[in-house]
Amino acid sequence: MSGKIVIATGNKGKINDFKAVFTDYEVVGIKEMLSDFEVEETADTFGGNAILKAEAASEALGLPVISDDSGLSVNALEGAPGVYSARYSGVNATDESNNAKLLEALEGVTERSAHFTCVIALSVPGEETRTYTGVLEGEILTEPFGTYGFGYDPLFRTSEGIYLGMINSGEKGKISHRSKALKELMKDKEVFEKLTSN
Ligand SMILES: O=c1[nH]c(=O)c2ncn([C@@H]3O[C@H](COP(=O)(O)OP(=O)(O)OP(=O)(O)O)[C@@H](O)[C@H]3O)c2[nH]1
Ligand SMILES: [Mg+2]
Repeated sequence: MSGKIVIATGNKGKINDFKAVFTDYEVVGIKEMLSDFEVEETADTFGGNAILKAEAASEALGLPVISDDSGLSVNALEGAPGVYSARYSGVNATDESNNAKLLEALEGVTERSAHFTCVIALSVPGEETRTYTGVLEGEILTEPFGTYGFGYDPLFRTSEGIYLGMINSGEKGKISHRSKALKELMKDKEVFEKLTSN
């Protein structure tokens, strides 16, 4: 292990995805350090919410932190659920209730193209926050396939024909919106070193 990466997320599925990409680092979710960490996601863009989460965490800890704001945009639904992906079926939404609502919204719809977006924000105390974006194109299936992943993964097939519910986090880490954003972050070598120097 060479350094620790702190991620301002409470989503265990995201943490698994990060671990699959950052195999050489110790990946730590913010709740392990601040058990009551909570940020209201009041922005209307992925980038805006990612910045809110990263800055709140790095301020609280006095350390460099990354965050992830992500979601699914369906063309036939004019980009919904988008930034509301986690809360699509209401305040007490679960992955299951969100998937059920999505299938219902697309009942009888044949044009099912969609994409995932992931914006990673990196906040270093005293510096301007930077963001990195990754997108994964595909379509929404008419029924769930597989049990891997989290969120809408079982309902998503990529444009290359890969079912996200049927691949493990290592395989997902080669192709996902999240890993694309992380690759952009790693290209920013100077700031990436600050993140991993804990
Ligand atoms: O099938 C999926 N595969 C993915 O790879 C993926 N990435 C995001 N999502 C969906 O979008 C929401 C993010 O919302 P979100 O960024 O606010 O995160 P969250 O509230 O779950 O955790 P936090 O990071 O805010 O603590 C998530 O809950 C999921 O519904 C995904 N679904
Ligand atoms: Mg959230």
